[in-house]
Order: sequence, then structure tokens, then C-alpha cells
Amino acid sequence: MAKAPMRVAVTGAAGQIGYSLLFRIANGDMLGKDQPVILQLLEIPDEKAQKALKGVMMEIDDCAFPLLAGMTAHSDPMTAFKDIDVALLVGARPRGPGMERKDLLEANAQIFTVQGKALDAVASRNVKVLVVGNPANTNAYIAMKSAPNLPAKNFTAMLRLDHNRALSQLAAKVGKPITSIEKLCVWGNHSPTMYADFTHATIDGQPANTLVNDQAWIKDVYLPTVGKRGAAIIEARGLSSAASAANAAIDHVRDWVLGTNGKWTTMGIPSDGSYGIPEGTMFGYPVTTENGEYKIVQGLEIDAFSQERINLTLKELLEEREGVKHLVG
Ligand SMILES: NC(=O)C1=CN([C@@H]2O[C@H](COP(=O)(O)OP(=O)(O)OC[C@H]3O[C@@H](n4cnc5c(N)ncnc54)[C@H](O)[C@@H]3O)[C@@H](O)[C@H]2O)C=CC1
Ligand SMILES: O=C([O-])CC(=O)C(=O)O
Repeated sequence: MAKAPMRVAVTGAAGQIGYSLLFRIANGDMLGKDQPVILQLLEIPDEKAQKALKGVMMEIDDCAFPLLAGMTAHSDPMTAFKDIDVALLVGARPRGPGMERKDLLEANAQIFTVQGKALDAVASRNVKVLVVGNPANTNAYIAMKSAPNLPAKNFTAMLRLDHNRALSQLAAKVGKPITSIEKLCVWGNHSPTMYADFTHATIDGQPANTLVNDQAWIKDVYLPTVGKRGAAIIEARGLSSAASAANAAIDHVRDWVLGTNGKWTTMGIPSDGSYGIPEGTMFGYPVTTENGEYKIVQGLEIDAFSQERINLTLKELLEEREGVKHLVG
């Protein structure tokens, strides 16, 4: 028997990321090739944005996706989020050249208060929320705090793009395929302070540290390349990463819903206190997923260099959180 459709809300649906994301969701790349979806698309109540959204929907129609069981356009989160199973909160102002992601805090924080409240009121009680809009961790924290009637664990922030960047840079360094790498993760904030950690990783079953064996490269090349990749793309493209961000969002939700079969990935999730991170902090952790739930990888030995990096990214997140205190009560 065919599965019942899942309702997926996407905000900022007429934006750059939306244009790379929606077609793949409707194609079954996110929830499975046997899972029908209904798209509930939100854009700002502005004539130009709503018209652009209509245009994107016309193109989605023209793909005749067999899994697309319905699609609606919205300008109010209270209707867009009605009964949804998955929320991809993408809509927010992106940064331009010379800005850090936290410069967007004021501009974007309000959006996530309103949307958190709407999720609280009308979404499925099991809704899985992924925040993509920057600064992603703090926006996810605001949404979570604005939805006290939903389980905090339903709210996540996107560090998967950082994870994928970290995999790709490491694979290039050792000249091995991506699939040969396991147990890599990214700790902390989606910002240049993030810590891409392969101290526990293996490459074709060999310890990655032994294969790389170049601390200077890790410190002076690898971490800055991964951490500042978003800025490098803005510099090169004149626009922020969109296709790779959409791809990471698909990866994040797919793994959360369908499981990682014991493999590690990275998700920004509310801390349960693991590894000394204060409870509730929206923090990038190594996780495995099964039956629609994520679990933090426990019992890792954190060396002095890693601890220093984790402390640094935590400090930044706590400062961001302090900056939005007035919004979350
Ligand atoms: N977490 C991550 O790894 C990444 C995050 N991003 C972030 O994703 C966000 C979106 O990026 P783009 O699609 O490139 O930007 P964009 O400017 O092309 O699109 C954003 C869309 O969101 C809409 N929007 C704004 N406020 C909204 C609201 N309250 N409700 C619904 N829609 C709203 C806008 O009208 C616009 O169409 C930015 O904050 C960007 O910084 C981008 C890349 C990676
Ligand atoms: O850098 C930006 O502003 C967009 C983003 O989050 C990324 O590409 O990682």
C-alpha cells in the first residue's frame, strides 16, 4: 500500500537555496523514493516574492514529480506550518561580502521567534525542524525557545554543510574517496569557530591522524579552509552558497528520518550536557541516527587541542545567546 504523504514546509521558498532544494524534495531525495510529499511553501507577504514563488511552483508542476501529492503557497507561517512533519527554515537574509554570520543576528532573530511560535501552535507534535537561515545555531535556539510545547529535541541547526566540506577537504588531502572516511565530525557553531575534528576518524580503516600526520596543515590550512568556506564562496560567486547548502539540508533530514546505519554524521542539536556543553546550547555534535531519532556519540577522548577549539566555539555561541536573551524571555 502506498505510504501516506508527509507534509514538508519550506520557508524562503523563492530564494536561492529554495530553488535548489524544492525539486530534490519533490523528487524523493530527502524522504525516500517511496514517500509522497506535500509541499507547504512560505514566502514573505510581498508581491514580488509571492510572484517569484508562483513561478517556482509552475516549474515544479512542469516536472510532473510522481511523489508530489500537493503543493500550496503561503505568506503566513500559521497556515504554512499546519500539520507539518518536517520544517526547513531557510528564509532569512543572507550575508554579503565582509559580513560575519552573527552580523545577521538582529535582522533574522525576529523571524525565528514568530516561526517558533507558529510551529508550537500548528505543526505535528513530532515535527522535525531544521534551521538553515543564519546564524543557524542561534536561530534554531530561538525557534526552540519560542515553542515550549514541542520537544526541544525536535529543533536542529545545519552543520551538515560544514561536515561535508570537512569530508571533502580531507579526502582531497589524502587522495582517497569520500566514502573511505568514517567518524569525522564538526563541533559547535556554524561559523569560522567550528571545529572540524578527524582525531577519531578512519580512512579505509586506518587512523586518519596517522595518514595525515601534519599538525601544521590541520591548524593553518584545513581548519581555516573549512571554517571560512562560506566566505570564500561569497567572494567567488558574489552570492552565498546555495546548491551545496540545499544538498546539505537534504542530507541532514534524510539521515535524521531514514537513519545512518551506525555511521557518524554531524547535527546541530540542543545539548543534553554531553562533553561539558551547557544543556540547551544548540551545538554541533557527532551523532548516529536510527528510527527517526539522533543519538550523540558518547565516550570520545577529547585531546587538549580539540578541547581548546571546542571551548572557543562554545564561547561564541554563548555570546550569541546572550545577545538574543531579550527575545527568548
Ligand atoms: N546553515 C548553513 O550551512 C547555510 C545557511 N545559509 C543561510 O540560508 C539563508 C537563505 O539563503 P539564500 O536562499 O541564499 O537567501 P535568498 O535571499 O536567496 O533567499 C531567502 C528567501 O527568504 C525569504 N524570506 C525572508 N524572510 C522570510 C520570512 N520571515 N518567512 C519566509 N521567507 C522569508 C526571502 O524573501 C527570500 O526569498 C540565509 O540566512 C543564508 O545565510 C546559506 C548557506 C548555508
Ligand atoms: O557563509 C554564508 O554566509 C553562507 C553559509 O552559511 C555557508 O556557506 O556556510
